[in-house]
Amino acid sequence: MINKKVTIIGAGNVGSTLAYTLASKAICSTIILKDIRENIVEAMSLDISQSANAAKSHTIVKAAKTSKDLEGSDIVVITAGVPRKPGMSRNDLLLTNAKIMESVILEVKENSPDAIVIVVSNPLDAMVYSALKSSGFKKEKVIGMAGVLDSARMSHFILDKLGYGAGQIEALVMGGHGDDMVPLPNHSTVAGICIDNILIKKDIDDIVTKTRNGGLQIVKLLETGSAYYAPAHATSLMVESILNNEKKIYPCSVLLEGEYGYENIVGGVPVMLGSNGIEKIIELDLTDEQKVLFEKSINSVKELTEVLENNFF
Ligand SMILES: NC(=O)C1=CN([C@@H]2O[C@H](COP(=O)(O)OP(=O)(O)OC[C@H]3O[C@@H](n4cnc5c(N)ncnc54)[C@H](O)[C@@H]3O)[C@@H](O)[C@H]2O)C=CC1
Ligand SMILES: O=C([O-])CC(=O)C(=O)O
Repeated sequence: MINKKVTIIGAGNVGSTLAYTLASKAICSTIILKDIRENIVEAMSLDISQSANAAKSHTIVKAAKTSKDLEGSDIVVITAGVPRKPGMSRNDLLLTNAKIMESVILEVKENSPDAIVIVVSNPLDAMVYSALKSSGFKKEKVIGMAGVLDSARMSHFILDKLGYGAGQIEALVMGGHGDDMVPLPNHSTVAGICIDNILIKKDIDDIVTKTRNGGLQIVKLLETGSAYYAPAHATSLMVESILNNEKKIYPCSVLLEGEYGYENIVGGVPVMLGSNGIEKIIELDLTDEQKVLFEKSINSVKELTEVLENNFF
């Protein structure tokens, strides 16, 4: 157990599941949950604290009463915002969630300016951009969660196709967290064996399509909102790597300043996460085809950030 404080703003499905995951695993000493829905956040905090006590975890879980409760956070995770419903794309959330992001990130800046910020709200890459521009925080300290989730989904679909390899699959997805994200089969392995060696092209193409539609599949089935168990678990891994200075490599959404040939745009790439936040951006040698797909995905993010520039900054 380390003496660290994590604040989660947005105690809805993803935020409360994240708090539960962090508290159950005793990843930090204190969790503060903040939400505009006062009764809900109080209920979630009580329930999760009681579950932590059942698990004999030392993590203390509390609801924030005021913005001052954010003070001294090592990490602030922002899950505040509206989720999509069937018939919507993540991009449809842009202006609604950008307004929420602006108010939340200014609250973070005022009360916990040294925190590392993990953004979860959608559309993810545009929300990372919004958090960066509104706060003026250093790019190393504002990190978007999507690649870990998308890669976990790709692992799931590889397992589904193969029927073996559970727990031994590593997959990698780059690009923006949208319909044109870029799954990388040639960087995806089962027990170290590249999937190109054990699956035929048609099956790999199917895995790529299913990975891209993984979020949508759940939205359609749920009808009321979007996925939260895998998103919360993926976020907890990022929190853990930062708090424990594990320096693990995860695909995360970060501001690119020259990497992969892009400037002033946010996209998902493999990074090293440690106590300073983003400690290294890893530049992979993409194939020509992957470069084209990555460019398309980055251009989709650019369309959204241009709308933000025209409306907010
Ligand atoms: N990056 C990713 O891979 C993923 C992103 N998401 C996104 O995360 C966001 C949250 O999703 P859910 O938890 O399922 O939604 P939810 O509706 O269950 O929870 C959102 C919470 O934010 C709160 N909120 C709204 N404005 C606020 C403010 N100004 N301050 C504090 N709290 C505020 C709401 O009261 C609500 O409790 C959505 O935008 C969703 O699209 C969800 C899953 C994966
Ligand atoms: O699909 C959504 O709207 C939520 C999300 O980003 C995901 O689950 O990948």
